[in-house]
Amino acid sequence: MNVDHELTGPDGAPVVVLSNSLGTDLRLWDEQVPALSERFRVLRYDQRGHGGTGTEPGPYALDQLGGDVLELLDRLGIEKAHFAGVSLGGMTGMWLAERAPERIDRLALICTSADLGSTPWLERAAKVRANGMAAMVEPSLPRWFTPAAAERPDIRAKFEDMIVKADAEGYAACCEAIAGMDVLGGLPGITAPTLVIAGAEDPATPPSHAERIAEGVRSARVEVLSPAAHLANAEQPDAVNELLLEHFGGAA
Ligand SMILES: O=C(O)CC1=CCC(=O)O1
Repeated sequence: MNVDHELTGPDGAPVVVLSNSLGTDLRLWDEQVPALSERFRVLRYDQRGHGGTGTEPGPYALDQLGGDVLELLDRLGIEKAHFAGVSLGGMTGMWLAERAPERIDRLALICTSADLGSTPWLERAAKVRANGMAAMVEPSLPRWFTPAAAERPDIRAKFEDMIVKADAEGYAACCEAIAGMDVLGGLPGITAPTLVIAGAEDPATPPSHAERIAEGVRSARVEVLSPAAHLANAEQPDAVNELLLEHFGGAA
């Protein structure tokens, strides 16, 4: 898979990988890159089927989403990196920290879950294959942002554009990866120091899902931000940047 990506920040600095959620792309991290790239080499990329990364017919599994990251790290000659992921990106991060612990230094899991069930995701996959991405705009924005943020024209325009630019088959196949994910049992095996961030108003992965991850991962700590829904890093960029810099060791 030819994974679309962007590298920012000083050559030779520790690397932070940023992984996007379902229906978004690497622009999800626009508010993090300036702050993180002062101290880190920031590698943000598009999950398969999203942004500029191509699509293979689904279903996908986390093995493929995690495998894409390992292949990208190999291609770029990066042995080990910090990793932050939002939602599907966080699921990818848990898979990597469980299956390739030697490649992941510190882990940040934002608005994610280790178990979201399967039926709703298989239904969503069928719906998007039938109706296309434009039909995903109106249901997605109220999950992603609290009402005040969802009304901001800049937020609306940018995230609507990400949704419609995602590939319907790629999005559906990623829904199937969520339906089939199997990371819950492996959480006790994660040794990377782990920060779990939740949005207090997140209807998709509420704070109880962050607590469940923290019960499994020995070294985890949870921070709950408010007001913030599912895309807490876009709604509360300053708070998330401060937490990430502190966690990855780049705080001033
Ligand atoms: O339903 C949504 O759009 C929220 C979500 C679940 C997994 C993910 O990456 O985003």
